[in-house]
Amino acid sequence: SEKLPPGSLGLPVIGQSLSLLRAMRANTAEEWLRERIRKYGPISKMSLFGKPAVFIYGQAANKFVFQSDSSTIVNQQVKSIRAILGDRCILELIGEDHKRVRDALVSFLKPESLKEYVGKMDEEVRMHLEMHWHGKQQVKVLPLMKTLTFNIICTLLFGLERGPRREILVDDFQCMIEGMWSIPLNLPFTRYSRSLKASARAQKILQGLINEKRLALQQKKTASPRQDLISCMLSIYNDKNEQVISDKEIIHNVMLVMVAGYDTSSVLLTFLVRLLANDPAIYAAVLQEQELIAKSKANGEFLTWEDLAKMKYTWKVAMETLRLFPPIFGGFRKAVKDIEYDGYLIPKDWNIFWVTGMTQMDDTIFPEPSKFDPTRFENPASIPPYCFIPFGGGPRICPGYEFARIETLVSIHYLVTRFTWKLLCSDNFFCRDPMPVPTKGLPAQISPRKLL
Ligand code: HEM
Repeated sequence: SEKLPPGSLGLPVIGQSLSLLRAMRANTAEEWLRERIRKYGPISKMSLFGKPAVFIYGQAANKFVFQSDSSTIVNQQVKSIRAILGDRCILELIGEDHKRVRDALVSFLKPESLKEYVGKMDEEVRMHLEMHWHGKQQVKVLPLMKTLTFNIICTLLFGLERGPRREILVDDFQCMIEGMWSIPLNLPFTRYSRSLKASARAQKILQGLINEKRLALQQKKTASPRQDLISCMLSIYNDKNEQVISDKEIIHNVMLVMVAGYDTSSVLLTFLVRLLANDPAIYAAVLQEQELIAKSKANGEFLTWEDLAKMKYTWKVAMETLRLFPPIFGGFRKAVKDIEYDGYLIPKDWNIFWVTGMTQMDDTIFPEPSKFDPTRFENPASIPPYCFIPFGGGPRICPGYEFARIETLVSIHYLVTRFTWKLLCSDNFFCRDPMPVPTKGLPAQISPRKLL
């Protein structure tokens, strides 16, 4: 115990969870962690969400988290996430199981496959703007971006038609997300218990959807097994003609993909809208790039993969937004054996806690870290490895990167070329819950605009 990192485990079950969650809601969580670093040094122990954890940070720590193999540490989420998303979701899987499920997800999410879906994404974005932006004078950006990314995922990944099932699912997913970072006390009226109930309802709907898709595939009523992620996973068979991804795995991973893909991208889009309203020079440069592309298109013509390749400046702006406001605050791994790290012992079964913003806001890595400067991404090789980590790193790096890139670029294209906006909030505050949420969901006054 002498070699355990400094720090205290706090009260049983609760530990430092409430204190961290409070800091996240006040948007002072990075400061909360820096205070710990000042007090205990770069490695310290605490107890979060019912389990002892060791907090580590810095480039070497990130490399250790993202590159260690499963004989040292494994990806294991805190109890609340595991209970809500299910034990067969990719975040819980290791070794061959992780590879099998990841390969199935990547077979759909890889750029070569997604290229075909740019037009479909374009259609969804335009439909969204037609329904929720055109004819309006005021909008609340965050809830609308959530509606947009939810619908994109439902259409493209799940092949789930608009209607009552989507409506039920959107509420259930939101409720699930709210309980993911919570103290796992399954008592009536706790966030955790509400999330568990929402997860059970969502799983039932998803099983129904899988059954429908399996039938459609058997009756050859599906245009292509690659038409959506669920049909794609149902169509993977091994040499013995057995389904490679079980129904339970499909359900748990569909829930994970929804949670991983819907809130993250909507946060990125919301912060981009906020930035473009606050920074006229960056707005002008993004608009110039997007107008040039818009003018090259015939009326109603969809954007293409080649158009997205021309949106280089816009994507740098998005990367800088992810550096300053990473949607994912951090995550957990579990030590599978006693580990000696930096002179300290991380005991077997303890969690390891990593945080995205710590290196992204380190002034030795990103000079003047609070300054918004997309030119930092002009030469990606100049950014040291494992320091810019909004999508994680190593074998578990986010497989939805390309999907997020396409939906962000397509959405920003139509937003800047078709609207102008002015923010209606009096401050630039946001809380973390656990995703960043700007004050009042970022209300904005909008006006239609024509191509110049
Ligand atoms: C701006 C958008 C996004 C951000 C910032 C983001 C961030 C991340 C991060 C940080 C991780 C790694 C977590 C860890 O190592 O513990 C991750 C994993 C993952 N993300 Fe994303 N993500 C985004 C969009 C998406 C989208 C759109 C999808 C799906 C369509 C997706 C699917 C996944 C999956 C399946 C994993 C787990 C990978 C594995 O464990 O092998 N993400 N994401």
